[in-house]
Amino acid sequence: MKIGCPKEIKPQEFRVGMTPNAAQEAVARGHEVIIETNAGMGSGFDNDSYVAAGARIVDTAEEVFATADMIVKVKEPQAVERKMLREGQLLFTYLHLAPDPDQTHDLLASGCTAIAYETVTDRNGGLPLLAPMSEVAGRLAPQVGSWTLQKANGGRGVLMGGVPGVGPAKVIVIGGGVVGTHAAKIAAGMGADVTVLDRSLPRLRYLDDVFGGTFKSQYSTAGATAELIQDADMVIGAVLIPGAAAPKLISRAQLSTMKPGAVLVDVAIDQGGCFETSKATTHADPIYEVDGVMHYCVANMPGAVARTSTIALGNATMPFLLALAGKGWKKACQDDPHLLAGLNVHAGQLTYEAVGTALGLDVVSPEAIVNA
Ligand SMILES: NC(=O)C1=CN([C@@H]2O[C@H](COP(=O)(O)OP(=O)(O)OC[C@H]3O[C@@H](n4cnc5c(N)ncnc54)[C@H](O)[C@@H]3O)[C@@H](O)[C@H]2O)C=CC1
Ligand SMILES: CC(=O)C(=O)O
Ligand SMILES: [Mg+2]
Repeated sequence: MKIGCPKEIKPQEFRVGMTPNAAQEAVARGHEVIIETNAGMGSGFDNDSYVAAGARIVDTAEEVFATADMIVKVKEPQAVERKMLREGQLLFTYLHLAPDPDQTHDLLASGCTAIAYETVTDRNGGLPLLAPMSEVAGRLAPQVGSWTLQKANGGRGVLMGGVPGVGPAKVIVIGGGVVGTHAAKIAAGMGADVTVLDRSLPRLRYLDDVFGGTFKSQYSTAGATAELIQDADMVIGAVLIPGAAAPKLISRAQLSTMKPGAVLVDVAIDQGGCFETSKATTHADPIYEVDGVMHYCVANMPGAVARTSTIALGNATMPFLLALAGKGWKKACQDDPHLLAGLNVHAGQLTYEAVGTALGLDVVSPEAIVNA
């Protein structure tokens, strides 16, 4: 198969879809790998490292899209990239379609087959291609949140760990999955007083067993959230209903109950955000204020630590990428229901239920498509 990897073009996105190691594994299995020039530079991989792996460097994204049977990326295709997708072409990347009708429409119109990293599953009920970036974004959240808390950035001027004689910052993490657990660990490590909310009791039991002495856990209800945010210096939004638009858990009216200069970090922004006042921002201009409360809502947080993120993502995507290239998408999805769970779009049809629900579009079952 011809596997193509363009340079990411989302603002300040320095990750790349394939590492030289992934390219080498694909080439060793007889595939042709085509990399856009300088695609890996932001992650510290120069053209020579791809050439040494057996890949071919081309000058433009147009050449990559025109040549490849499968496009491997990191971020959802931008409008100009969507125009280059064609019928029968396979796209393997993050999509986050539920909050993005324009992208959904363009992917359907292109006739391509699109497998979304964020809805591929594993046998433990996890999301193995979301998890590495959730680990990164979770660990970054208290770091960017504490920067936002600084007075010069609009925050309350509270130090995470406090100092002897002055108490620590109060951090609320809503959602105790991968992002939430990593965020809570780091915030607690910085010395903050941390409470994690989740609505899954098994998850709360796990968190209490493993981290009981490090941070507190509480069952997530509207009432508990309303009470806790009044006293919070920082609230980290880390909920997910896979594939679906994020539920709104803090309303605009509730901002007036919070402390002036408190910080909301909405990691769930890539699924539309879990605070009513969240709107996606970029690394170039990451924060804004609403009713005295600071918001950080960058939808591609891991791009800030591109080298770590590219390698972590590549470790997770590589086996799936090799299966898709080796067997073709249909056989690979027939053989692996967890990969099939990633199928969001095929030949003008939407194949992911939660996206159809969010956007009011008809959905065809992925099983019907692979078994046709
Ligand atoms: N902004 C960015 O750069 C990045 C964003 N993300 C996003 O972060 C979000 C979280 O991802 P993961 O932690 O991997 O998901 P996960 O599935 O591991 O965890 C989500 C947790 O939210 C909980 N939850 C659902 N509804 C809830 C509610 N109403 N109250 C409290 N908890 C609730 C679930 O029980 C689950 O434990 C996703 O939207 C993901 O796409 C992930 C990586 C990077
Ligand atoms: C998960 C995701 O969208 C990201 O890493 O940018
Ligand atoms: Mg994202």
